Amino acid sequence: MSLLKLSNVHKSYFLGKEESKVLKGINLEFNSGEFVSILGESGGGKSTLMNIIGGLDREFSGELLLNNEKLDHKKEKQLDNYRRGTIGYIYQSYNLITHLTVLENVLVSLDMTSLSHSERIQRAKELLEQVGLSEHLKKHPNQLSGGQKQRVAIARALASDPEIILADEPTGALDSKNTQEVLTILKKIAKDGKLVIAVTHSQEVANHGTRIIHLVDGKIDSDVHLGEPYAENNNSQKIESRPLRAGASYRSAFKHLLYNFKQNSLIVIGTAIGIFAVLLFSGLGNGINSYIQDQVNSLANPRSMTVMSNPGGKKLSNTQAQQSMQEFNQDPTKFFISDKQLSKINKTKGTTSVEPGYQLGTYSLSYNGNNSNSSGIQSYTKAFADSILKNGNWPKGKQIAISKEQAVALLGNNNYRSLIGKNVSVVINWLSSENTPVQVKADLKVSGITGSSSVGGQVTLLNYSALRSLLKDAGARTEPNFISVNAKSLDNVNKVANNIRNQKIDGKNAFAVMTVGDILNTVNTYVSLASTVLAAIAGISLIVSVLMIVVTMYMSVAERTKEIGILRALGERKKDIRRLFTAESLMIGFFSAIFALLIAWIVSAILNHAIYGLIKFNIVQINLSNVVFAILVSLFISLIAALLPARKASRLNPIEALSAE
Ligand SMILES: Nc1ncnc2c1ncn2[C@@H]1O[C@H](COP(=O)(O)OP(=O)(O)OP(=O)(O)O)[C@@H](O)[C@H]1O
Repeated sequence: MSLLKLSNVHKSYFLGKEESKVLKGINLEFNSGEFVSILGESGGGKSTLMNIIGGLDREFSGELLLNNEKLDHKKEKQLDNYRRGTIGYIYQSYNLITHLTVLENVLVSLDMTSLSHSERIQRAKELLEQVGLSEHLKKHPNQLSGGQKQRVAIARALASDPEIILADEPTGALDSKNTQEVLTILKKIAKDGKLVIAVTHSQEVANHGTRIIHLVDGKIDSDVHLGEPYAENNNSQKIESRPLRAGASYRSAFKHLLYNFKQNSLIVIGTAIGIFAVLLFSGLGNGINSYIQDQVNSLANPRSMTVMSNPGGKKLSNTQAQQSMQEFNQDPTKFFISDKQLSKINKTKGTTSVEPGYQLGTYSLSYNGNNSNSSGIQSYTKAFADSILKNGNWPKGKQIAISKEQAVALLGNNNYRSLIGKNVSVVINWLSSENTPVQVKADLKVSGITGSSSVGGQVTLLNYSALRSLLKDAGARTEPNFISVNAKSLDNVNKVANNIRNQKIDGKNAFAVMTVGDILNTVNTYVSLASTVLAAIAGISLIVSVLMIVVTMYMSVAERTKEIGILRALGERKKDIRRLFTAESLMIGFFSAIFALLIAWIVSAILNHAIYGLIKFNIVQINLSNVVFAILVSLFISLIAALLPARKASRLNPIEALSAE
């Protein structure tokens, strides 16, 4: 039984509709241990025949039988296996991969065997030693002579221990000394029991073999056996082939990335700029949001909520409740809280305190002949954060806490603190029981001075019951006009607020509720919107990044066309080629993300340092989810960018790819 049999092989090339028949019915049988030379005139179809035998060409008619089993050239997987495990190719132009070292070139083939990592390295070294190249393992092909390159190619062809070695003019580019050496090696390969088929123009080369086949006009003209085939070597254990390991694709992609370091660094920087901008704007959004939260929480207890009367009777959203505050300023008479309303709120579950409060009209303070007018005097409730009180205490009994601005107006910038403990005269404009204007006058002791906040403005506060009795004495209305409710915990603020919003008196929603969170939400929604818009604008630059990677990958495919042909000839599948380019693109994406994170980290540190002095807050806050998002986005865009180029690479015809310059 022959190792390889060709039966009635026909092959034509078509230029348009014009058929040119190159192989016209080839019938040949080959056995292990043969060293066959194929001679023939130029253009006679020798390379075409080799490509068919090598499993690279699938467009022919006729049959190829390996150990009597038909190779179905329609089945891609079967041909991939055949090239990987059965065929070793040696070319006239060596076809080494330029960006890999001598050792790595041999390992490419070994990566498709079941040997372990250390066994693969050991075998590559042994093979290179056998061809006399142990000194040159770390060199790149362009650092070798022609003879040395051909010996690397021979070592690579032998690496996966194939049964058939195809050599297309293996000595065509070599001087006579190197020719002799290569022929000796090929002969030795045949002596080891392998089938060596060499295409040559040289009768001298042909004379070294055991058999000479003449191809003339697409047919076998003569087939001469010079001697017996060498004995089959049954001792050696066959190395098993397997599909390329994914890790090998990633390693190879990484090596190529490093090989083109300068060009790829620029692409990485370009891509990173877009991702950096997205990161920075998201971080700025986070920072501004938490700055506002911090400011609001320093002014008001986040567990507190303000409950107001709801004259409209419809359930109000947070924004509508805030709008009704404006109505309150125009006509406070609609907003008095009845005893019925107060007792309903008192019964609400999940609260720690329910305090009625006053929010009154304009007022004036005077001390020692100095006056200060303002608006919005209030009763103190637990909603006020202690941080608002800058000096002294909250008001108790007939006391008042006034804002720093007013204290300064009354006593000057240097002395204003000494107002604490002194009596000031207060005149508050409010409504009488008939809703006509009335003035409430009192002398009150200053208990403390409140600070102002960028969010909260100025506050002047009185104790609720003291204010109530002042109003009563002056014949003014004494009903409270808001209720301050504290929830038991931050978690149930919204639950309590909703509960109150839903409470009805006479079938109507009786209350409007504003929580600190609601106010924050409104502000944060705008900040988030703004930062998302900015990040999205920055995201547009990612489109440029995608295009940049696409162009790079197309260039990489064009540059590596020959390599793709070599890899396919070595037995890599379309899928492996696709993975090679996708891996390279993913690495560009990954390094871009890392680089973007690095610059974002540096820039945010600089910005935070510069702005901290002003606002005592880190205004750029890049969090873990931003980091994860940035990495995922870069991987995603690099994956998208790789799709078309990788597809193109995997679909290249291996024969055409091999003939690329
Ligand atoms: N892709 C192709 N499309 C059209 N014609 C082709 C193609 N490849 C080869 N041919 C033609 O087929 C014929 C055989 O080519 P092939 O390369 O097999 O010859 P060869 O015997 O190897 O020649 P040489 O010894 O010069 O390398 C030539 O006439 C060539 O022009």
